[in-house]
Amino acid sequence: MYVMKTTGDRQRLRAQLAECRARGQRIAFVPTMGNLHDGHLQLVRRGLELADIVVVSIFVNPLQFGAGEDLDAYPRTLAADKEKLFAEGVKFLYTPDATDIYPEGLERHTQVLVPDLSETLCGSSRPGHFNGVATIVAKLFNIVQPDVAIFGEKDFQQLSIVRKMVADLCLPLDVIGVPTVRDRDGLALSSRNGYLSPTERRIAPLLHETLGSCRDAIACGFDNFLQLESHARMRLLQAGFEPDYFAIRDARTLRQVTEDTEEIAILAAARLGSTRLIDNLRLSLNPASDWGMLATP
Ligand SMILES: Nc1ncnc2c1ncn2[C@@H]1O[C@H](COP(=O)(O)OP(=O)(O)OP(=O)(O)O)[C@@H](O)[C@H]1O
Ligand SMILES: CC(C)(CO)[C@@H](O)C(=O)[O-]
Ligand code: BAL
Repeated sequence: MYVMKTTGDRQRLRAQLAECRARGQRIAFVPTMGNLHDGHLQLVRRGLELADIVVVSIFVNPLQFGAGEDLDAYPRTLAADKEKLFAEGVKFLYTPDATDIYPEGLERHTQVLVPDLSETLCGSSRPGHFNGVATIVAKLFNIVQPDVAIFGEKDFQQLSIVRKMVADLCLPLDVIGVPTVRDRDGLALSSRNGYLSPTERRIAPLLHETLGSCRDAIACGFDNFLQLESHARMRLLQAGFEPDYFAIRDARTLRQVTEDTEEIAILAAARLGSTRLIDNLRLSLNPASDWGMLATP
């Protein structure tokens, strides 16, 4: 019978993965913070298409949480997560704790900093967040040494930062993005959706709807982006959100759109009660026309 090997011991994990590598098996890696939903499982399924074995990590990384954020409240559901991963055919689950990863504490640990991309959007609302993400992702990459790592496009800025870090540091792996998995009403699946009250849950899909209206307007040729952004923020405010940002950006640089932009990303983060939701949509610009219509989910 197949067993999913679960360990928090990195030496042990490395030894087991070395055996797989020696057998010529290709390794895909899916880093997570647990409380798994179908979005995470979609990353696992993509990993199984691209490699022989999938390694998942579950670690709620304290270094990427700011003071007063939800580190303590973050849902930890290891038993249910293990069942879901086993059912998908995951072979290895890595579950370190904070002392395994940061034995001398957070302050004394080396950090990885991806400039520019880390400072905008969620980086402005959550200072230091992406240094924490880049540091843990780099460390997990070194522990697992995967051939391919899979990330969700829901966290589009995070995916861009990981790609940049991998390119800049010449890390020997491919980074693959998976389209956002949504509920039937459009709300992007997220562990934090569990914080929403029933009333907030009814309002929450408006974030995706507002991104969609903005994308439709751009696809129809409306190019006053400042007006679109401010209209979207107003719509969210009126519905009870507190927007951190609603921004139309170049999908490659996450800076303002220019005439060289090939793909637009529309990104938003907004609080609904105590829950911070993020989402984004993209639009490829078809060079044959002024504004193309190639939308992503
Ligand atoms: N709805 C989704 N569709 C596709 N990928 C997703 C989705 N939600 C999360 N992911 C991806 O899963 C990986 C792990 O994310 P994480 O464990 O933080 O889950 P989360 O649901 O995004 O939680 P959070 O509420 O903290 O944002 C990331 O690469 C993230 O982009
Ligand atoms: C990539 C990650 C697992 C690093 O802690 C986290 O930021 C997440 O779950 O998106
Ligand atoms: N998926 C994003 C992780 C975080 O918000 O810390």
